Amino acid sequence: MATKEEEGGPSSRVPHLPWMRNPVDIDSFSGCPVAHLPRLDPRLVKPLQRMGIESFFPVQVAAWLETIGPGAFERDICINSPTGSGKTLAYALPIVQMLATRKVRCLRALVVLPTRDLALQVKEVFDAIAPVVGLSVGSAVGQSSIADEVSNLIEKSKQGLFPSLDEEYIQMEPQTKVDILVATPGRLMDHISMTKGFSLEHLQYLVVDETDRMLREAYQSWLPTVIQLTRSSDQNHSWSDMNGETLLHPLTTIRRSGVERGFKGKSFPRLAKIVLSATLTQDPSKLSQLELQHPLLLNSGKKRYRIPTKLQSYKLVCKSNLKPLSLIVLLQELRGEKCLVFTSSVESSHRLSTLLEFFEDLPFKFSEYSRLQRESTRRKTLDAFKEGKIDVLIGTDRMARGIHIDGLRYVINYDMPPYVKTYIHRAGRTARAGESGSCFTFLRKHEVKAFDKMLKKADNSSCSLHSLPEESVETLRPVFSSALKKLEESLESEATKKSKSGDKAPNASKRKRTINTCAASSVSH
Ligand SMILES: Nc1ncnc2c1ncn2[C@@H]1O[C@H](COP(=O)(O)OP(=O)(O)OP(=O)(O)O)[C@@H](O)[C@H]1O
Repeated sequence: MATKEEEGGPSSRVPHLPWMRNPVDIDSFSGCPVAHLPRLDPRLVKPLQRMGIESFFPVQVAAWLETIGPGAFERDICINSPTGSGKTLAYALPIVQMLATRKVRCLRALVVLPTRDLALQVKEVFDAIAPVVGLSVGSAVGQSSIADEVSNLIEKSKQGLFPSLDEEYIQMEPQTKVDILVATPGRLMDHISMTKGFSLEHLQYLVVDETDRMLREAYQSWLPTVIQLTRSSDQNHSWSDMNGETLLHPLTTIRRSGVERGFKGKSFPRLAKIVLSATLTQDPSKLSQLELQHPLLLNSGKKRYRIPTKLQSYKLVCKSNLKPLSLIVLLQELRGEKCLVFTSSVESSHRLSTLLEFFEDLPFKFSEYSRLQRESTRRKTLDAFKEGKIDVLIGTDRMARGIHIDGLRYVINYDMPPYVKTYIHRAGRTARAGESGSCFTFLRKHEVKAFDKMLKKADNSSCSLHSLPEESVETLRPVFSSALKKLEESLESEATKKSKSGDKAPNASKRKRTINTCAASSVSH
């Protein structure tokens, strides 16, 4: 069941946490030309230019001032800034600049994201700027086998090469090949518990991107584990999860105290944290998991959520039985421009894309994008979409978080998003980096009131009505009846094939049931 927090409901209007009530207003900053950013390492200018960055966005300037600038990263930083406002570079640039003077290579910065696609996208940003200052970036996302990942992250043991080296020296050797690691929680936990030489003991920076999503799911307790491993040993004490099970048992890395780590006489560098989202949680119990030190909130807009300035929102009211036809007419209007279509479930995406296949000569190329597909298929589909070989991608909220697709101008909510947060992330795939874009939402008549009320929770959320020419919808009707029949047959045959091949995948029986019962009718819901 949705919490008030997810709904962005009334209880969350005034933040409970005092430090959230007086944020730094990101909107009070202006953009800053790259050449004018104070203290920017000159080596970083060229790679930034190669990335097409001439001027920094407000969120990047605000974060810079709190890290490299006068703020000197004395406080942990929480960023709540709209989709596409440039949050990735807002943390990547200060981290790279701060690590640029490091003498010895060891894992000092860890960025954790909920999905592989997002992690790889963020790694690309680090890859573009880190090597010029001699930093190496790695990923732990499960894209390759664990053995390949280990060999990219960890130096082979020196012991084999130099058998005479004593044990203590070998243990002192920095073993990692990377300074910055971009990871998904599952693979991170694999390396923490199994990879010899993988250590968080020198970690100085922890970034939790898409924080609200990362805190909503436990992901194998990755966060308490990382927090525990990055405490000094004097802070360490016996630690267990809610069931009293010890979580430290298989872990090999224990952070040593400042003295042991060579910071004798000085306090050793604290683990500085940056957490961020376009819909940052205000829930104290969730945020407390991060153990933030004297946190500072950088916030955009007056309300809790903000929709990008150049995003136009439209609603289309239509009867549910005409929804597929109205979608086709809308896509025809968009004339083959890149477009993401969001449905409420993988089943719904599958039915819709299967149905569209039975309409001949559609003037756009479309494809399904679903977690039920193989990872390799999904990657290929996304690449084809990015390259413009596919015009329309039909999928679920899996596509909604963080993914950036150049030139994407249109988003369609085929099914109404359940929460304002969902709307923000879906719609936020367009109108990014100051570009314009449009988001269309199909609604049934009885949904309009709730939708309007939901959008009011965000700044800049005016939404106009968009109508489609009735004749265009009517001309498609004859094809629709036969397409529905073919859809039913196709889904039946899929279900039979799956049951014959003994589909043991999780949810297989539920999927089959849904396909059987919903074949024709629910395409239009
Ligand atoms: N200063 C800049 N000038 C021009 N383009 C930029 C700048 N900073 C970032 N961008 C581009 O803006 C796009 C969006 O950036 P980014 O993915 O970091 O947004 P975001 O705020 O993290 O969005 P989301 O909340 O959806 O994850 C990217 O393509 C990025 O290359």
